[in-house]
Amino acid sequence: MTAAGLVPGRLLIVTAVAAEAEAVQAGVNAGSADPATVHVAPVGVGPAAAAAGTARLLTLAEAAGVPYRAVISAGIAGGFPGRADVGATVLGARTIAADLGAESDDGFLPIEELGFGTSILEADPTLLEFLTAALPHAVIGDILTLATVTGTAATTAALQARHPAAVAEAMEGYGVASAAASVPFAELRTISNPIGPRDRAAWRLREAFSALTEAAAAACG
Ligand SMILES: O=C(O)c1cccc(C(=O)CC[C@H]2O[C@@H](n3cnc4c(=O)[nH]cnc43)[C@H](O)[C@@H]2O)c1
Repeated sequence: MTAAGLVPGRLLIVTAVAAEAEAVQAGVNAGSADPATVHVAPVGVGPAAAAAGTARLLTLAEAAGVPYRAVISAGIAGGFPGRADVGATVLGARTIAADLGAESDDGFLPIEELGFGTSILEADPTLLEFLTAALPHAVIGDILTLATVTGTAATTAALQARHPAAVAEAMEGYGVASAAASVPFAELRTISNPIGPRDRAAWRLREAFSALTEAAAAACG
């Protein structure tokens, strides 16, 4: 059984940038699933581009009479130190919009407390169960979505305190999940850098892209 075979019909895997899409596509091609049942597409960096791009692809497919049956937000991510190391693969039990809310003298208020909906979107249980079985070494936990890459120790500590089950942060998951509200959704990431004080030289892109290819091959094999 493959992720594409789990859900009859086509599987959509969206990434932020072309390099991530190429890494995922290489894994799909190496897996035993029919590559025609999996569509990999880069839709842009950040939650807004991710939501708009995913919604467009879902709508076009539905209008053409070939709707996608599931959507995976995939790509590289920052890992919380001690929770997900560089090179690790992570699966999101929940995708959380960690900066969607308001600041106050009492701290950050998520949109739940403002009465505007939810900042927490759960992965589809069946899709998550399948991916967990296909990727037995993956770290499972919450994945935060932020429009701004965390770059200080103070923000890292605040996010860790507010989200004790968070293992990673990226910039698109919540946007993809919002667009895929009526379709099974999951988030799959590989860790390129530790979350913390900004050190671009410490990003291990090659390692993360290679882990992404391996994860895609396992999910589609
Ligand atoms: O060099 C930079 O400062 C920089 C800023 C924003 C994006 C990038 C990318 O390389 C975009 C790729 C993609 O990577 C995800 N990502 C990776 N690490 C993190 C992180 O620590 N925090 C948040 N997102 C991260 C993200 O989903 C980007 O779309 C480079």
